[in-house]
Amino acid sequence: MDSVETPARAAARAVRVEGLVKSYPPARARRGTPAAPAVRASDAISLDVRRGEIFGLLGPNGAGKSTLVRQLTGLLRPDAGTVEILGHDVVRHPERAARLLAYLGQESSALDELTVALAAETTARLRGMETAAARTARDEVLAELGLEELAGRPLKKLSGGQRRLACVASALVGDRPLLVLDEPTTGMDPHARRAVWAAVDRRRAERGTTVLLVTHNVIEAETMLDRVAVLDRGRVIACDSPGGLKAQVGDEVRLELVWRERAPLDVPRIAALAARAGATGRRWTLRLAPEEAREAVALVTEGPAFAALDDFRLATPSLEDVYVALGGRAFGTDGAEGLVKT
Ligand SMILES: Nc1ncnc2c1ncn2[C@@H]1O[C@H](COP(=O)(O)OP(=O)(O)OP(=O)(O)O)[C@@H](O)[C@H]1O
Repeated sequence: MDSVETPARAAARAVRVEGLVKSYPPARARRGTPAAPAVRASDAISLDVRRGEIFGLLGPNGAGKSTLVRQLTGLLRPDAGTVEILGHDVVRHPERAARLLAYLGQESSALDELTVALAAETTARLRGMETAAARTARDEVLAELGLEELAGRPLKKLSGGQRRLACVASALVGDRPLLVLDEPTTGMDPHARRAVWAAVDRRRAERGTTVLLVTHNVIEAETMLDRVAVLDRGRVIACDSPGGLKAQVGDEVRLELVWRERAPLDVPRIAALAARAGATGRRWTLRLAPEEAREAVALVTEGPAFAALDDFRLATPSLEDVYVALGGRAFGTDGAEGLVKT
């Protein structure tokens, strides 16, 4: 990372994280449960989020994504390191975070007793809006997310996806310059998900809102994110645009084969391919060099292999392939720091 700090660089930045460390203490053994060792959930994390950027945090379960965002929001105190939000030191002044950002965590229990409309209105009021303005903001966001019909229902009586959507509505009112959204679309149907992404994108386009997004959904991430940091075991193992990350996995292509009943393993070259395939039921996924992919396509589109084939698809690498490739490397001993680019 280039360490030369200039006023222009500082002004262009929404979030600065430098050398962030957070460990959870070991848990003592209780009867019937073994002791748990200490966990270093943030292990010297450094990253920048630029103003107006949609920045993603991607990583497997337990990678440290929520721990990181909770430190950014002032809810969790780091053991060491710097967190600046729009120029404010939120390690020293955690109370300032609430004025700078809207945070949608994984739990929503704080709003559960309220109706959808009151949750949005109350949040807008807590963020400093006058009553009339808060009501206008409430109505706008409920219309934007298609929540009008549910406006009078308490959150605790909604389905999981509906409740999540209502929580997104509350996160979006009150015009915070930074949105920190931890898995916002969990449990939502495609229609609701689209509404959320459109609303997020609109705020960025119209108001220059910066968005920090925790997600597992790499397909969604790929279309939404300007840059993404991949976390693993508390460390940033890669940080780049989706395109830049994809370029790092080289020119491999993905070949997906779906067999009618079972793969014709009696064909020796198919049996050889099986050794390189990830298999899920009747579906095989292969990552191959372009020349190998051409040969494999020729092989499966002739003779007995073709007779056994139901469908096939050839695709350039997706962010999901990158994720798998990086994850594989991250479990080795060498880490993947060489991939970090800011
Ligand atoms: N309150 C806690 N006490 C002890 N350990 C914790 C606590 N919260 C999280 N951890 C541990 O810290 C690590 C990081 O957890 P974290 O919740 O930040 O991961 P995550 O990337 O958000 O995971 P997920 O995708 O499952 O939400 C994990 O090993 C987890 O078990």
